[in-house]
Amino acid sequence: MGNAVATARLVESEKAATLLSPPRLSVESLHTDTKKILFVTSEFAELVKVGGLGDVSAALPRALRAQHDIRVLIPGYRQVLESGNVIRIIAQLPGQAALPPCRIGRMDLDDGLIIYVLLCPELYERDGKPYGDNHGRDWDDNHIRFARLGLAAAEIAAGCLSWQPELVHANDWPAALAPAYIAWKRLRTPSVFTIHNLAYQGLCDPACGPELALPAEAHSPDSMEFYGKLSFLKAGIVYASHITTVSQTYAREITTEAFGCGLQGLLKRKEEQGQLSGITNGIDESWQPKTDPHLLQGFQIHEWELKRRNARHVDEMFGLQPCEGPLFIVVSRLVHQKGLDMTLKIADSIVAGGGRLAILGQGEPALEAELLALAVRHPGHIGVHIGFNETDARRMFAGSDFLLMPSRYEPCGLSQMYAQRFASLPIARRTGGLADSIEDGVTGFLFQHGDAESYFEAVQRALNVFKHPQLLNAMRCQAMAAPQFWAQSVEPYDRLYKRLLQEQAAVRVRGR
Ligand SMILES: Nc1ncnc2c1ncn2[C@@H]1O[C@H](COP(=O)(O)OP(=O)(O)O[C@H]2O[C@H](CO)[C@@H](O)[C@H](O)[C@H]2O)[C@@H](O)[C@H]1O
Repeated sequence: MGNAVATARLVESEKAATLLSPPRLSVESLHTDTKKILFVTSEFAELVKVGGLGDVSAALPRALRAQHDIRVLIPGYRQVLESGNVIRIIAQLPGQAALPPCRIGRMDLDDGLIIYVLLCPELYERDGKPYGDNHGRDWDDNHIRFARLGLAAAEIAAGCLSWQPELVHANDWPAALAPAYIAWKRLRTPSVFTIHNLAYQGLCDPACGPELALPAEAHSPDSMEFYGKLSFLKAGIVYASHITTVSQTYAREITTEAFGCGLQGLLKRKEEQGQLSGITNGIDESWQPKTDPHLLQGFQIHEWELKRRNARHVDEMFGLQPCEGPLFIVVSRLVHQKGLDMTLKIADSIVAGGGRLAILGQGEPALEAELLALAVRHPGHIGVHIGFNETDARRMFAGSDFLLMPSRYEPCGLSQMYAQRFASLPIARRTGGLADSIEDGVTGFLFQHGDAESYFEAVQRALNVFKHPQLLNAMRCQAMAAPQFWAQSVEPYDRLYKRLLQEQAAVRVRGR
């Protein structure tokens, strides 16, 4: 394995570092109520992205920078090190149990956002993806890799850098041990734990406990024990000061057996204690159909002929026969959650109804194979690309009439909002954030039941609307205006951070 550190332009000397990244005006000096927040994540869109967590991690801290001194902590995967940004080493952390010693590098992005990169070559510098190899197999040592991330966050909270956060915001199971290590170190730093997807839990064998330097209490059902395993996700829920998830409907759903993945009892208690809430994701400012540089043809509201040029491009990309019928798309991780099996069931009827279908995604090999076989059965009408490509995804949102998103559950969902913004109407299951972000018959189409009949009934309604251009265009106008940008949706996070910090200050005063 080559050492990517060389290409990362790591800088150890403070003097050189200052020359490379001149000191910036501190936000603190500009804003009196500014808090120091450490945002811990395993993805960051422009550096490394698997799905929606990457989008949120790149956009939410940037939106919050208007109010706070917020910095991001991310593992030093090869993709991060090879991003071409200068990384300046600012701290060394000792090893603990099987968690190796590591270094923390500071990376200043062009817009001034500060990223702390956790440098530990034996854990993170590999060919492959953040959670597994290029063949879809999870890394065997993920428990060590992400416990190391959580422990580093706690060490930063304890003051190992000259910058010490007042609050730690951890995301999903890979960062979920941050609140736990903070608690076990008896630190008072409050923490927020955001669940982007409850189904990914980060389970490991209890025998791994000593490797992760867990205290004995970790093995108790009141801590991270979960049906004979240790659950990183449960640790985040148990030890964080507050839990958020990414839509209000999903926040309610996860307290029920149908959506709670076995954690519904604990989550219900947290809800009753006022420690669980839903904050709907926004989208970032780059989602502008007129100016998006990825598009071959920008367009705005009412410029439907210009939008159609993007459709022609999608036809070409996917080898579809251009026709007057509607263009349906799927842009998705190909996993059980996303209900692709239902799309497979209704695809023949979409083609019979005069539609064509372009699918971009990657994920479970069996689903990939079934989709490729579907395309072979419908040459010129259905095209499938297996892979991940941001530019193609944006061009598909711009060119399509309808996005198919029959998710079994959906914590928030971003693709439906991106589609709306680019005047493509989502057809989605009434669940989670899809229910919150789509108004049925106004900004998209919703169906209630998780079966192909209910789904196809919504597709038929869409086909009917497509036959009435005035109605279609009216819906497009409503949809384009529907999604909230992050700047409009950060306020609940801001309020939550301040409330938790006030509560912690009050406890301190009482404790004196
Ligand atoms: N093959 C491909 N090529 C290019 N782009 C692709 C792609 N496959 C997916 N994408 C993109 O990846 C992102 C997917 O985000 P979603 O929020 O829709 O789902 P995801 O399940 O990954 O996120 C989880 O976290 C987010 C963030 O909180 C929640 O919204 C969501 O409900 C939850 O499941 C979108 O930006 C989409 O366009």
